[in-house]
Amino acid sequence: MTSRSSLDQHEQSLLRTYVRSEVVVVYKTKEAFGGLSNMASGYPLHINGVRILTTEALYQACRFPHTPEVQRDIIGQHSPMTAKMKSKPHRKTTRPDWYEVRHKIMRWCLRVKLAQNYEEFGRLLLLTCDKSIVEQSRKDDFWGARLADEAGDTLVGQNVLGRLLMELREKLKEDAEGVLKTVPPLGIPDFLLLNKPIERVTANSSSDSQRPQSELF
Ligand SMILES: Nc1nc(O)c(N)c(N[C@@H]2O[C@H](COP(=O)(O)O)[C@@H](O)[C@H]2O)n1
Repeated sequence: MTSRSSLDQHEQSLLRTYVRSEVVVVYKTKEAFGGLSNMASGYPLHINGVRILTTEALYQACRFPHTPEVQRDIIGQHSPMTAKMKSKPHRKTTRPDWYEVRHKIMRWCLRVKLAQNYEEFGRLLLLTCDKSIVEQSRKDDFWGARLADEAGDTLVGQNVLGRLLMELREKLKEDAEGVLKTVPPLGIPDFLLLNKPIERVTANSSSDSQRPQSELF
């Protein structure tokens, strides 16, 4: 059995250290690079014809393929933070393999955000040039990184979200053909939205999705 301290050591070894003044910091959505946050509005998504306002709502909904009523509640929220909060009381019904698949799901969510907001989100990603992108967080050093001390210029965390954004940016730099305007469904079991398998996403998936959500459920 793996001991607690060896698990802690493993987690520690995954931490990265960034100099805040040298990286692109994603912190508040109103700041220059706030559009890179999953909490940013203005990057609508359409999955199976259902409009979803933010990648945060999409990501949180993906926890609950077996409880469509919870998905509906999450994606029905106007505020991304409320969408996240709506997921909290249901965490015990999160898909059982969540910790194995969540980074793949996040990568897919970011691909969808780009495919369906190619000009605007793509422009913002490319504006980061070759810099490290780091989501600053007060609590979460898995998706983001935390200030090592309140006065300091050091961020420490796994920064998985920032690294996925950098990975996507590098793909985008090579995307002369616009391949990233299409996103295949993830090859994981039970990849469902509102009881239906999630289909291929395209840049104009939105064109057939102007019907009210109530007609689509
Ligand atoms: N609570 C909170 N406030 C923010 O302003 C944030 N940017 C985040 N981080 C985002 O939360 C998502 C991960 O959620 P789980 O904790 O895994 O349920 C992810 O989108 C982070 O970027 N959280």
